[in-house]
Amino acid sequence: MLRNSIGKNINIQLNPQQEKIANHIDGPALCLACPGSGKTTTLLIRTYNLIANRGIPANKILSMTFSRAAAKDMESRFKKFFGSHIKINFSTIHAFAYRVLRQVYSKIYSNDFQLIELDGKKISILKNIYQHFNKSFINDDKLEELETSISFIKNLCIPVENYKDYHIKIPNFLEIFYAYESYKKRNYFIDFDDMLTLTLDIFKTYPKVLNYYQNKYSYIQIDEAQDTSKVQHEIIKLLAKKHNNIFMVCDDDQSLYRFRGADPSFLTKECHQIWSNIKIYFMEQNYRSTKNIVSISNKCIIHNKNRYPKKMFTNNLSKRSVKVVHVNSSQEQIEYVIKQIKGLENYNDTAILFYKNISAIPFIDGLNRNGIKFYMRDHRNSFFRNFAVRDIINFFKVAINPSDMNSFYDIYHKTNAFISKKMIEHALKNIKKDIFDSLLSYPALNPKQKSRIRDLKGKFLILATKTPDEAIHYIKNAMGYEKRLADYCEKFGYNLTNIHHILDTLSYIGSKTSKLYTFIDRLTQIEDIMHQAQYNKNDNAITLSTLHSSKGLEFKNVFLIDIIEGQLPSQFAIDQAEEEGFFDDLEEERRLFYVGMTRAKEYLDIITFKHIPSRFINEILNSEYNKKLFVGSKVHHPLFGQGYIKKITDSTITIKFDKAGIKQLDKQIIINKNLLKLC
Ligand SMILES: Nc1ncnc2c1ncn2[C@@H]1O[C@H](COP(=O)(O)OP(=O)(O)OP(=O)(O)O)[C@@H](O)[C@H]1O
Repeated sequence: MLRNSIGKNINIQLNPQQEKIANHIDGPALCLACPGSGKTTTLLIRTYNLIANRGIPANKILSMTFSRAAAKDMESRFKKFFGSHIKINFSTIHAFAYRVLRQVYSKIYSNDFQLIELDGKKISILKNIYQHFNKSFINDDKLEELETSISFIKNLCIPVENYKDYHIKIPNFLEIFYAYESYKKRNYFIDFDDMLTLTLDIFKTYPKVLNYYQNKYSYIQIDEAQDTSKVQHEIIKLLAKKHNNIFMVCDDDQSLYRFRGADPSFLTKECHQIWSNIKIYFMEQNYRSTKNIVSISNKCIIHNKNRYPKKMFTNNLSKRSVKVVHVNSSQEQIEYVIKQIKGLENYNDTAILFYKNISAIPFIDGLNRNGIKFYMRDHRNSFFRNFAVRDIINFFKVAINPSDMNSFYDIYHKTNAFISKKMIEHALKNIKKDIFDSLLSYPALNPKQKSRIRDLKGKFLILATKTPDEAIHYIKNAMGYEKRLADYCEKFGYNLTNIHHILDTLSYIGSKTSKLYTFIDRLTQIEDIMHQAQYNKNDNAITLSTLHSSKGLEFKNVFLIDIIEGQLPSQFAIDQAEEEGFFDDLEEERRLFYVGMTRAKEYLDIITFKHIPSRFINEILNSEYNKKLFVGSKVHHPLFGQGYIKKITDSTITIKFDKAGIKQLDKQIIINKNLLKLC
């Protein structure tokens, strides 16, 4: 029995299904599994079984997964279970493709390749190409969208001409795509996606190369197969074709990279056509979580239509119910989490998980102020590079030092003083006591312009006397920043809601500092603390992680934060679903929520805000709750007909009606007169 042969090394008693899977030796196999069902554990035991009990040389087994972190995790778990003496090849599919290219590219193309991702080369090339075709600057958000769209097309092996069918809305996308591809080709550059497309091309065009790799690896194993894209799947198919020994582990409910071209339907819907005689195994028993967590997670995922039906169960006991905590503000959210954490003995077994990196910022501040150590794998955060953060710092710097022309130069057009470029250029050449005197020395000023500059000077003087959060409020309202912001976002394609979120986060940090200069220092400190946090793993530290990066991990205590309508699900996913009838993004974000919930072993706290709870919370709560009105609820009004709730505040309910458009209704009247009926 396999159980006996591995019993000495690993303290796990496989269940009969797991044992069957670990004993699967030859021929194709697909394990459709639920979270916490021991996918990775079973795959590792199978690997050991192949080597130790079936005499397969370790170097003949190629085990691949999607992310570098998952590959590392597999390797370290294998070593922990079976020792370091067996040298086994765990890698990402990208790393495998890179090895192939390193070996054969120069022989085929008579030149060596370079990675365009190095030194920011890819970004600067894409920016230039975008600017060339669109005659406008590309901001960070749009650049990310462009990169993702290119990646999506290449990973799904779609003819680029069909890009519009995939909701890609980058202007002149086709021209940009061709220009970028041609630049790389001319200069022997490749990017991460090319690693895959080139490897696939080489395997298709050069049978000798393919044959070499087919002989090199007679057993191929894929963990997290739900995240493989079409191009990756094509590579795997060719590689495994000769020996037909492909073993894949997949949970389509944990597929989180649709936006990069991952599509588990290649496996769940087409596996029988692709692999003849494929053996399908199910793993539905969850070993990780309490009954309460398993039950509430099931309530979430059944709302996805596009999935392979599975029913996760557990024999674990029930413990504390999953807590859904409704708070009024960020401040309350942080206070709640910190209070719970302070009662814990060991921090290593606790995680705070969130969708977007920005959610981490107030927590970094709060945890640090409370002396709670934390670990962060994603230590890069675009928050600090965002223009709104830089703007607020520049406003503060000018208030602190009215001669700071460099800082003023970046914000002069974002005030309500209507200062022109000519006036600024004049001021730069005619430095007086302060910026405003320099501006006032411009000869062609009319009385109105003079008065506006004097007024601005007065406002900066007032700004200097304010506390940081008051100052941010003052900049937004009295100094005209809020108004300019809307135009700026419109012109440069930034999402205004995201920028408001950034300003709210800055106000929160501001409320914890007393002077403008201490606020600037604190921001720098927070960034430093965040960078340092990558070295705190297992050092009695809480884990702060995005939901994406939490995949594969497990913790005794999990706090899911900012589970708010508009954030998870994002406004983008909501609009796609409600306005365009396109539910893929909403389903992907529901999977993200599900992955977050299923990371918890014993205690799961889901935190939301009273006035904007996520629809996902509505879905998991019991039917009592479902009778209440939530953002996203479908409703019927006697006058306006069918619609759905877009927003709820203390006094109003905003509803988008199918026929009557958007209406803002009085909440008390609606509720007291029982006017809305849930559909
Ligand atoms: N037969 C078993 N008996 C006891 N514990 C088990 C068994 N199988 C797996 N486990 C435990 O269940 C937990 C989840 O296992 P593992 O991480 O392999 O699951 P997974 O399916 O890869 O999870 P996920 O996809 O959610 O990341 C681990 O703590 C593992 O030790």
